Amino acid sequence: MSNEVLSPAEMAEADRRAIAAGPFDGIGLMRRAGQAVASLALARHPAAERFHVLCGPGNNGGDGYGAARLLHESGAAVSLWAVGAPRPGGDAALAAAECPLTPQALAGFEAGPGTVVIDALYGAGLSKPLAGDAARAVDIATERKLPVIAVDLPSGVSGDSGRVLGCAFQAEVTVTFARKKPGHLLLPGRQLCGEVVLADIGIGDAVIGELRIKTFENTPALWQAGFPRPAADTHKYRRGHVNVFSGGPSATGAARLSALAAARAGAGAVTVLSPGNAMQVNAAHLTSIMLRKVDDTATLAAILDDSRPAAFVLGPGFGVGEKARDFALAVLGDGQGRQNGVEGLVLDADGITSFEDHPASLFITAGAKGAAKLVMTPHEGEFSRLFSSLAGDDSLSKLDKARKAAARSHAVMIYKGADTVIAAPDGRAAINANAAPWLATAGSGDVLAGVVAGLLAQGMPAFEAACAAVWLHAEAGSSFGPGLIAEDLPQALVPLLRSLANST
Ligand SMILES: NC(=O)C1=CN([C@@H]2O[C@H](COP(=O)(O)OP(=O)(O)OC[C@H]3O[C@@H](n4cnc5c(N)ncnc54)[C@H](O)[C@@H]3O)[C@@H](O)[C@H]2O)[C@@H](O)CC1
Ligand SMILES: Nc1ncnc2c1ncn2[C@@H]1O[C@H](COP(=O)(O)OP(=O)(O)O)[C@@H](O)[C@H]1O
Ligand SMILES: [K+]
Repeated sequence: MSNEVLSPAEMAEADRRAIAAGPFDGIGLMRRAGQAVASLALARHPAAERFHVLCGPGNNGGDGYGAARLLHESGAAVSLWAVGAPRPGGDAALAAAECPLTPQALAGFEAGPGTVVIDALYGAGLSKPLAGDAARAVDIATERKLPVIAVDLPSGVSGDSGRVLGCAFQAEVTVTFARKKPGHLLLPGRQLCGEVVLADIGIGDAVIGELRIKTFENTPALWQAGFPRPAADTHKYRRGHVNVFSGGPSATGAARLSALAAARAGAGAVTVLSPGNAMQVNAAHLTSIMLRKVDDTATLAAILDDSRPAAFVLGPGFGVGEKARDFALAVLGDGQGRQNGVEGLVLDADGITSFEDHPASLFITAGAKGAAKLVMTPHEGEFSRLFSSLAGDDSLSKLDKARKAAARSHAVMIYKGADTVIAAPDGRAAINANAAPWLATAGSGDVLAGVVAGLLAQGMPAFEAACAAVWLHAEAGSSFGPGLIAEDLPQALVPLLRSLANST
């Protein structure tokens, strides 16, 4: 699988192992990195007036010296600008020695129109905010709107978190090596990278495999093999039953959106569980989706006793309070590890907020032996209600926060946003990168919750179901594009589901 995402520390370890395993030594890998950058620069900008190659003191600079040499040998006009000298005897010093161009001090950097910047200042080793000559170079490239090709990462972008330290280049394309890093996928890093091109520099899949990476880009390769397909002799209840709790008479639409999405995602039967006083309004708007009155935990207990596979959605439009807590804890098994057909609970929106002052009861119940699987779908505001200490910790990336929250709560976390992160209590995590801002529309989250439940009810494991739902939801939003409202999303899933079904 090439969708593993490596932290800069894991990448450095892969680098060490690749050098030990051969066939390339450190300078060999670096030469190949320089070659990948130079070929891409020539292919993208064959008519460039000049390439300005900016080299830092570390191995990122080493890649730059290699690229500058090859561009020069190809006949292109190249200016080399350096800050700090490479460590004597290191690979970058070797690469600098192989480069016939004399570097000028970055302090004097100037670049005219028609020229292209190759940013090899800092990559995985960025350790402090960009300042001084490097920051000035960023300003020049930005003001003159020069195309920037970033080596490994745009200087200033943290490979771990995607955050900007000081300031950063806006690249048109970033050439990175072996595998992506979190900073290529998390915002704002993803945007500053421009297009990300992965270059194979000779670090083999076997080396990556040894590292037992637990972070992935969320692509179908991660979950497609387990995507539910109905058996020829199935029937509707074997395909899974989704129950969506509805709010009161003036807040029922969100539950119906979730219900419709669950049905589109393949659940064989979907029921809206409605308070008595909202039965009429729900009944007036439902056709294939069933309706059942649930006002208290006693009635809910009868539904939970059903041994057929089922998943629940609690939160959209539900209202905040004790009833939400009681229902959620009952679905999870009230700490008793009930052996029934409940596959899982998707806790969204008001369902999450209801536990703001009672997080321990939720986390303990979700962690009890045999409890139904819990998937939570907080956006940033909801996340900070349940995990305020994690939310406020600036030393943590969004990936770290989601992972720690999953471990603490025994839940699969879908930490939403333009760079949604999905994390499992066992440490696996995926970063989603196919969303588009059209998804920022009321009710879009309700649809996502329904898709997760639809997949859970069909027996898909919780982490895979969450990843698949996030990807499908994002792809539906991106493919629909302008004009999208939440009601469009369930229908927009259909062509995606068809192509998934056809691709295996
Ligand atoms: N790990 C790998 O697999 C490979 C890595 N390569 C390159 O090596 C890079 C990593 O090299 P390094 O670990 O040497 O790290 P970098 O070259 O990214 O940066 C490290 C150097 O820059 C200094 N520095 C960092 N941030 C600074 C700032 N804001 N202001 C001033 N100085 C700063 C550090 O003190 C250190 O001297 C990768 O990004 C990649 O480009 C390639 O050569 C190919 C193989
Ligand atoms: N700028 C954006 N780009 C991509 N996806 C986004 C963006 N903003 C929001 N989303 C996605 O849209 C959905 C919104 O969910 P949510 O905030 O719960 O809205 P609602 O409660 O109105 O349904 C989430 O899946 C989120 O990841
Ligand atoms: K760089």
